[in-house]
Amino acid sequence: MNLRAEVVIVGGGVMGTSIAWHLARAGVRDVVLVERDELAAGSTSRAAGGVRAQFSDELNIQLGARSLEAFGRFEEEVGQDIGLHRVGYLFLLSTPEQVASFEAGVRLQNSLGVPSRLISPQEARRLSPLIRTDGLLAAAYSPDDGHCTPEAVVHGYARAARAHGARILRHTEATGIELHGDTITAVSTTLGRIETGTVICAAGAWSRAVGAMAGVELPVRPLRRQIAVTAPVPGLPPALPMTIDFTTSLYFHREGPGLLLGMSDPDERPGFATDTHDRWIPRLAEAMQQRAPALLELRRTGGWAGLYENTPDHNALIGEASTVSRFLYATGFSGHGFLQGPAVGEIVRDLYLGRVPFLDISPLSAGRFAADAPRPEANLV
Ligand SMILES: NCCCC(=O)O
Repeated sequence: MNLRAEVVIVGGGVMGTSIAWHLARAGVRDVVLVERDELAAGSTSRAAGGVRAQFSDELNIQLGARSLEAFGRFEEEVGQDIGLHRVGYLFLLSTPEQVASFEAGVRLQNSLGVPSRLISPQEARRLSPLIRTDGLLAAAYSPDDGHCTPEAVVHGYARAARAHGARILRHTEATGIELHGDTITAVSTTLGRIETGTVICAAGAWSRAVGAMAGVELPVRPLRRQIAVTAPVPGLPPALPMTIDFTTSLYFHREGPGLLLGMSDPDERPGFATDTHDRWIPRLAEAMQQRAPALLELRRTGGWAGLYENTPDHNALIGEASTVSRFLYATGFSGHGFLQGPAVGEIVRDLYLGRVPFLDISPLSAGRFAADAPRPEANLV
């Protein structure tokens, strides 16, 4: 099959479908999205679903806040219920350094309109009664944050993008990018060749290989992260915030009548493995014992593993390649991508159309590492 498209988006997760919807809704004709599996089958459906604007970097604060607004009007604008719970995010802080860092973050967030604040350990426990306060110095809380259902966001965007004329090709893998000099001429796929002058890489953990097809270096490394879900927890507050122990990285939020919980595992090594294992359980149990011993009593009923798409500074890569004309990318979100999906779709639409985006995103260009200008983010989970 031979196709023609104005733009080919590679990747059918939150970034790809958000970009497709934003472009198609803006009137871009012949938007084609290729996804080698099912929509959201990569990392998006395995995300914890947290949505927040509590970051240390002002770009991340603004990407998060803009996305929170979009999640808030998603049902009305995109036509899909995404199970949004605006229950807040609570970061539990145990050292003077953490408190100082989050104090600075709260000041910056407040200056950008985010209603976060530092609260006492006692107030934190009133919001999140499963925690213990021993050793806690303070917590950072923003009531506007929360969580929602990642695959609902993807399917909402995809359906709405199709309604605006975008074509979404599932089970279609991009296998090559044809260039004439520095100009893109086509994308080869398992379904055939698609003539196009523009490629947008939204391939998440698999972006390095997609970039390499065009000779563009996208420094993304996959890293497995695991999530567990529990049996129903009697008496769980309906508005339980997403609760994160910043020292251990243990986090949990309501998932129906039970909890969804996760934690980083320092023993994980980069790679594409997404099978689950129990090697993280002793560390998880230790973190629970330290910060929320009630969690130890809960029965785990399931879980899954997904991939973070890590960059050297654990921050996103968003921009247009300097060496290949019309190769755009939105990838490397390092664990905070789902929550930035709406804002990034809007920005990539504007980059594509040559408009000035609502935010100058140039500090997140993939060229920042060669220019020795990394952009580290402190509030990582
Ligand atoms: N990355 C898992 C938790 C979501 C978040 O970063 O807010």
